Amino acid sequence: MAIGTLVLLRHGESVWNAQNLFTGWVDVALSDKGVAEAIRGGVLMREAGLLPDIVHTSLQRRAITTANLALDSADRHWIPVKRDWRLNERHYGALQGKNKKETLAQYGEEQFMLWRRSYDTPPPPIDKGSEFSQDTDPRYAHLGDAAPLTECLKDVVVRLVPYWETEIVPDLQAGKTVLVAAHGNSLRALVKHLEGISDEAIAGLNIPTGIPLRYDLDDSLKPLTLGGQYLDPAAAAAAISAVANQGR
Ligand SMILES: O=C(O)[C@@H](CO)OP(=O)(O)O
Repeated sequence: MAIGTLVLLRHGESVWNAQNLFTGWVDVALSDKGVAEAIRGGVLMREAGLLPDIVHTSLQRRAITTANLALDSADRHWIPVKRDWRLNERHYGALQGKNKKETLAQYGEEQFMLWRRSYDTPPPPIDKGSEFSQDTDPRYAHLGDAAPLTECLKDVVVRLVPYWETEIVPDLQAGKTVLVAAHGNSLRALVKHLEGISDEAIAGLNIPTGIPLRYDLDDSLKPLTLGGQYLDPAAAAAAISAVANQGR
C-alpha cells in the first residue's frame, strides 16, 4: 500500500503567544484569534480534500483544542485520536512564564537566541514547586524522574523520534492521512528528523500557528517536496517571519 499523507498543524495562537511569554509545558488556552485559526485550519484541509483518518496530539490543551476545532470544521471530528507527552512543546525550564522581550533585554541577543533556537543549549531548569512547574501535574506522574525540568531541541528529538517510529509511522504505512496537532518546537524536531536538517540549519526554521503543512512521503518516509506544502502559503510566509522576530 502507498504511504499515507502527513499533515502537521501547530496549535492556533495561545493566550501566552499573544502576551509574548515563554510557554513550554504550561497548559494555556487558545486566544480568540487562535480559535479562529484552528477553525480555518480545518476549512483549509476540507477545501484541499485533505481529510485525516487519525489524529495524534500532545497532552496540552492548546494542541488538543486546535485538533478538535480543526477536525470539527473539516467534518472529521469522529476520527480516532492518540495523545502522548512526547508531542508536547519543548519544556522551557526556568524561562516558562517569562516575557520574551524582557528576557531579550535582560540577557542580550546571543544568550536569548541560544536558549530559543540553539540545538543543544537548554535554558536553566525550572525549580520544582515553582509557579510554572509541572512536577505535580497528574498527566506526567507516570514519567517519574524522567519528567524534564528543561529541554533543548535535541532533547525533544530524542523523546519524539521513538513516538514517530512506533506510533505515527505505522499509521502512514497503513496508507492513512495522519494529522499531528502539536507545537512550534515539537514540530520543528519532527521536521528536522523528516528532512535531515542539520543541527545548525534548524535554528532558522519556524512554524506558524494554525496553518496545515502537508508532507507527501516516499516509501522510505522521505518528503517528496522539501519543506512540505502549507495549505495557505502566503499566510504561512507572513506568520513565519513574525515567529522568527518574537522578542523584538
Ligand atoms: O514559548 C514557547 O513555548 C515557544 C512556542 O510558542 O516559543 P519559541 O517560539 O520562542 O520557542
